[in-house]
Amino acid sequence: MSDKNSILEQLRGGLIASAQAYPGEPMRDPRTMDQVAQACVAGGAVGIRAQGLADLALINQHVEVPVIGLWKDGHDGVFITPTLTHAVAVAATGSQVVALDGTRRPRPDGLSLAQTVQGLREARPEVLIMADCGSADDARAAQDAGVDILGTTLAGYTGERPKTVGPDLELVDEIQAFARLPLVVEGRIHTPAQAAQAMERGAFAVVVGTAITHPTTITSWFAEAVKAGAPA
Ligand SMILES: CC(=O)N[C@H](C=O)[C@@H](O)[C@H](O)[C@H](O)COP(=O)(O)O
Repeated sequence: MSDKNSILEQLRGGLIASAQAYPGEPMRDPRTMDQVAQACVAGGAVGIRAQGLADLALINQHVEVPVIGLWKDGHDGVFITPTLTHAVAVAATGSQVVALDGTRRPRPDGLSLAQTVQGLREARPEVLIMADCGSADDARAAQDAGVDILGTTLAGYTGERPKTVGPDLELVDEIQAFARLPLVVEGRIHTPAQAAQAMERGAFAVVVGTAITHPTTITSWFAEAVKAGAPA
């Protein structure tokens, strides 16, 4: 089995925990994200998804499971590993999978997704490439562009799909109808039941971020529920 196949086999059928803190947040510290990642592995995560070169360098030293690395630059338009330069830098952190924007939108360096994939293959042939897609058309184009893994990461964030409560399972069905590649279901999986549903719909693996690793959001869910339940 090639190294790439063995990475995929490690991820197959499992939970990937995404450990990310956002700019300005108290947990935005590579050591914190590294500890969170290790805690997730202890709980059964078969892979870690994380962002930023410093976080990735540290996490890659300390976890044995495959790491899906990305570099978020900005927050509008194409911001998940937006250019070939970003992708090569992520690969250099030792991450076995590089996640990049897998939409059909213009990229800041003017390269197409296919050119980005080709450039990354030339620079770093050892990494798997995951396309973060926002629609079935994105997924089809990403598959044609030569990526290794499709993800529903950007469903509900690019204007092509509604922002569903919970994962966009309709999109999962649409992509499964033509996908020849592993489909990772990611985005707004907030409960174990939703994670199981995604697997039942044929997901290769699921990524859960917020509901596992973002205490500010989780706390707000509870705070609102408590407030709603309190007698007037
Ligand atoms: C849209 C976007 O920027 N998604 C990011 C991609 O890496 C992360 O902010 C998400 O936390 C991740 O996709 C996991 O999703 P959720 O946190 O909903 O479980």
